[in-house]
Amino acid sequence: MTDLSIQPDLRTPPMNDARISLAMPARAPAAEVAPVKLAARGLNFHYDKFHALKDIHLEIPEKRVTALIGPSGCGKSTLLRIFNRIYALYPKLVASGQVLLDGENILDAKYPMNRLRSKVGMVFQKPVPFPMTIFENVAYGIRHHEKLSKAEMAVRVEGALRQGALWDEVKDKLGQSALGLSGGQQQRLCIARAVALKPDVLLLDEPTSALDPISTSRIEQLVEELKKDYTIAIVTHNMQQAARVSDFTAFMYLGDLVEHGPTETIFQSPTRQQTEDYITGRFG
Ligand SMILES: Nc1ncnc2c1ncn2[C@@H]1O[C@H](COP(=O)(O)OP(=O)(O)OP(=O)(O)O)[C@@H](O)[C@H]1O
Repeated sequence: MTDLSIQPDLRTPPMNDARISLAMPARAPAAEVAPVKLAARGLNFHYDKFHALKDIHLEIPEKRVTALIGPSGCGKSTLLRIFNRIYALYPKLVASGQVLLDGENILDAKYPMNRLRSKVGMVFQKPVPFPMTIFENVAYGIRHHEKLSKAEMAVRVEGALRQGALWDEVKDKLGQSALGLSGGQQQRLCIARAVALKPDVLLLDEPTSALDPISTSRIEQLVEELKKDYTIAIVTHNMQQAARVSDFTAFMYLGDLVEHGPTETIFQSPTRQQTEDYITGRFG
């Protein structure tokens, strides 16, 4: 049986003890596993000559949260970025194998980038609001994909800000610059901006690593809410966060996907020694 107390994440200072016990929320039984939304099959990725992802097979279930964990440099962000083909902007970066979204291979050059952008939204580690009003931050992306009347746009922006758990804080200052919001509010704005396009999949790359504990907790609650509507993959260095927010966890090491399964299993009875060593803080 794995020791459930783990080393705290170094970026989240412990409040009083050097070891923090890992509270596992109740989970749906594994039998209730949802259909696969996104799947990597035999995925390899090279940064020029560097082999960053090695024969990855991973299934991401629909309307569940999958956490990608592993030590720095193991390929978590690379994998996330392949899920929306950001790498395609750089000529020397090559992906092979398949990434199936609803059964279609998004790595296929024929898969339309516009469709991918509207189906897969991404939120980065550092909130990056556009230097424009709060309203325009959300409306901007929608205009690229749809023609809405002024009234329809107002409804859509409000809906997205509500989903981002930000509406109540900004409804009276929609015309003000987004740059005046706090870091936590900016990150929720970025989430609202992503959900405004009504994607199927949300990719969150360490969305709370730049935030204080209260903002972090709000984003975690938000993730719990959002999974009713979206399939979510989240990269995190924070083991407690992975345990709190995810239904499934994938542990990566040096470009390999070492182990993947229900979060409870990965944290309580991992099958691989490397996984156990990582989640108990013995390395990483
Ligand atoms: N643009 C790039 N060019 C060359 N190598 C890169 C590039 N981006 C990442 N790498 C390398 O690919 C490997 C995986 O990087 P990646 O950022 O995916 O890891 P990570 O697990 O997300 O790390 P971290 O937790 O530190 O963010 C690392 O060895 C990294 O140095």
